[in-house]
Amino acid sequence: MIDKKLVGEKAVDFVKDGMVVGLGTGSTVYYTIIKLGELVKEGLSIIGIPTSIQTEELAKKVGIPIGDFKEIEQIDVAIDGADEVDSNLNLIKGGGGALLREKIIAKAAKAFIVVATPPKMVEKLGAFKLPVEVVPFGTELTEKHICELGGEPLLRQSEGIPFMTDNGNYIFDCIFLDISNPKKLEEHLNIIPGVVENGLFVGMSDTVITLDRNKNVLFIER
Ligand SMILES: O=C[C@H](O)[C@H](O)[C@H](O)COP(=O)(O)O
Repeated sequence: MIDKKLVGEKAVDFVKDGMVVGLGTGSTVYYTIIKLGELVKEGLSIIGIPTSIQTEELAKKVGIPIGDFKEIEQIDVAIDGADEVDSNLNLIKGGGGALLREKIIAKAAKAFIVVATPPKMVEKLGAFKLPVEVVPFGTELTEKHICELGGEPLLRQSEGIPFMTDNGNYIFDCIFLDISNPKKLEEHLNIIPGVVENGLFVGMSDTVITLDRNKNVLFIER
């Protein structure tokens, strides 16, 4: 809790007056959004671009103005959490099911800042099950193709029914024993018909904010 607050709040250092800010989803970036809300009340002028309905509701609640894609020219910075960060700053994301919108926003942003507590920092990706967003049609067929890539997919459930993303899709949480080439796996998954997006974010992060052993904030640059 305290660790998430420390790294989450530090990310506001990357936000300057007048910026369009991609707002990630999850319990770490939550603290970034709360802090940004406080700064907005003190006069900071920003436009937020949320990556989920949950984040949009939070941002509105704390007073961050929400932008419309038609009205903005660019996203200056996107700030988001991660489920795993490897030594090359590649990520697994999507534990909260927001991976598709998160990847769209991160890709569009001039800078992508990741807030991650020390347990998320790993040598190699894969201990966390890789979320893969799929259309609800023909999931049994899509599942077979994921298995052919070496994955063990499990359809995410919520209260006894398939979990549905903000985009009306399902999620397979996939065990992959070997993610030695995340870029290749990301590409192979995304060419399966039925797969909308997967939670591998390869070569996208510019800076990861985490903590060292003494709980000092650490900035790791690409
Ligand atoms: O879909 C959810 C996102 O990818 C989150 O950024 C990720 O799951 C990390 O969330 P948290 O900060 O709550 O661990």
